[in-house]
Amino acid sequence: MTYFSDIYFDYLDYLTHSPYLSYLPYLSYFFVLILCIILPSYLFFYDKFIFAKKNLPPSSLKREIKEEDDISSSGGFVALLRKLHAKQGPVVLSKIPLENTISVVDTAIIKESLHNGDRPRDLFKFLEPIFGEDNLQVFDTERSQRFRKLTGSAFGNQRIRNIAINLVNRWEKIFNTQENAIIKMQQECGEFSLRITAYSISGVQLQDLDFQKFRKAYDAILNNVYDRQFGIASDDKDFQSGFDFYNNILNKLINTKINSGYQENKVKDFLDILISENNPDTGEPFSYEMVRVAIPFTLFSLTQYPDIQKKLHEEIDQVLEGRFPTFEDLSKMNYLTQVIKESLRLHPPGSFCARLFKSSNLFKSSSDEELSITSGTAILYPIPLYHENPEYFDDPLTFNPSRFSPENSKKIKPNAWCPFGFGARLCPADKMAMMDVKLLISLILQKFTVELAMKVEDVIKEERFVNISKNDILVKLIPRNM
Ligand code: HEM
Repeated sequence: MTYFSDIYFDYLDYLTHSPYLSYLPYLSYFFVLILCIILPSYLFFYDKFIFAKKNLPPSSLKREIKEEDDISSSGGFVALLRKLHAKQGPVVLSKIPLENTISVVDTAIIKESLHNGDRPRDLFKFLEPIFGEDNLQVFDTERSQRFRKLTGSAFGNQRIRNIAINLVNRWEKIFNTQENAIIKMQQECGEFSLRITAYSISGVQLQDLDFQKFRKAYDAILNNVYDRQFGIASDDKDFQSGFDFYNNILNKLINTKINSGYQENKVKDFLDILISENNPDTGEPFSYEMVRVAIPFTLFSLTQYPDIQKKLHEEIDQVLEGRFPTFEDLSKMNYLTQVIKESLRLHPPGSFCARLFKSSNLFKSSSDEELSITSGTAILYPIPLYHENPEYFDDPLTFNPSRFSPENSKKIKPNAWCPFGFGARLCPADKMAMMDVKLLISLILQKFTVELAMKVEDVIKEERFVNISKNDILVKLIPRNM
């Protein structure tokens, strides 16, 4: 019988007698050592301990971005992350959009991130053409905290009630006089949220604004720069004219404000603070997009669940007794709060939050594994994937407002519901935004029953800077005979 060792030693003998290759036996010993001992034990221990420690499935570390993982063909960046998380679990190593990025769907990691207020500057580069390099999005933790303290008072409940009442009165006239009238809800709510945002951040009413033109300019610039960052083809022919128009509006707001006289001791609004800080460019004028999206999707959900709409009608009628809502009334509408929270869960306007980790960290995941973060890592937290996760919400794709009833909401894991982000950079206007949405929805439902005026299949979400409905949301407002 021939043994491997015999062949091996014959081979060694041959090598040692070769005048040129006499050094090779030592090398060959070395190879044998690697092949037979070091490599198997390395693979064994690496799989068992090193990967487990990082909580990353081995395939994700080794994965290359393939063509089918392309953002455009997936239907957007979060759509691509959805695909990757489905394959790879709670942690996805992604080279996009930045080299050192991971995407995480795990509330334990959000908990570890609560105090971190740093955002990856490169991820928000697309905003630079509009807001300059030094904008609020990329302020570091310390600076953003200082800024938030200053602006905190500006995000109170402003006098937006009249803007909402005027809008609903206008719709009432339309539906009383025109048969087959239809409202493009996204477009109309865009106007509403632009007006209230401009008013609440600056106290200025934009009476003479050409809204259609503003929208076009807005879409051309923000979506364009966002799409380009994520490699989605975008037409930039309207970019410059849109940009000029947009800046014009912003300057008009600022000038109106300055001309109306800055008063040192009056309660300051957002723009007062920006102006007194001498840096008006750092604002967040696009935040209106969020409200614009939240209201139509809530109405859309109500058109699909008539029982829920009925229950809401009852609550609104009972609280309002026929008068227009005040902010005190709104705070009594608990079922409405549940409906809006559920709508923000299923249709969050924002796509993801992001934090930059400037130093190395070892985090504990929900499954008690360790996730090691090297300094300079950006973590993305894709909001819709938290909301769709069956570990956080039973039967996640069903619209069920009672998840947020006082007793059920105790069962929801902290931060699993995160439409306004979390921690140090939580949306500073979260309470005000909830009130704005409640105000308009309660005014609409006080007067109307809402019906969808398009095919459900045509309500298609599109990930742009915020998640909009591609074909708007067309609704019919049927006056309630009270
Ligand atoms: C339904 C409505 C809204 C939603 C869903 C929403 C959501 C968000 C989200 C997800 C963030 C990022 C949070 C994070 O990184 O953790 C954010 C930040 C912010 N939002 Fe909102 N928002 C809404 C309305 C508004 C409104 C009406 C305003 C102002 C008038 C506003 C002002 C801001 C500002 C200034 C920031 C940046 C805060 C910072 O970077 O420190 N938001 N919002």
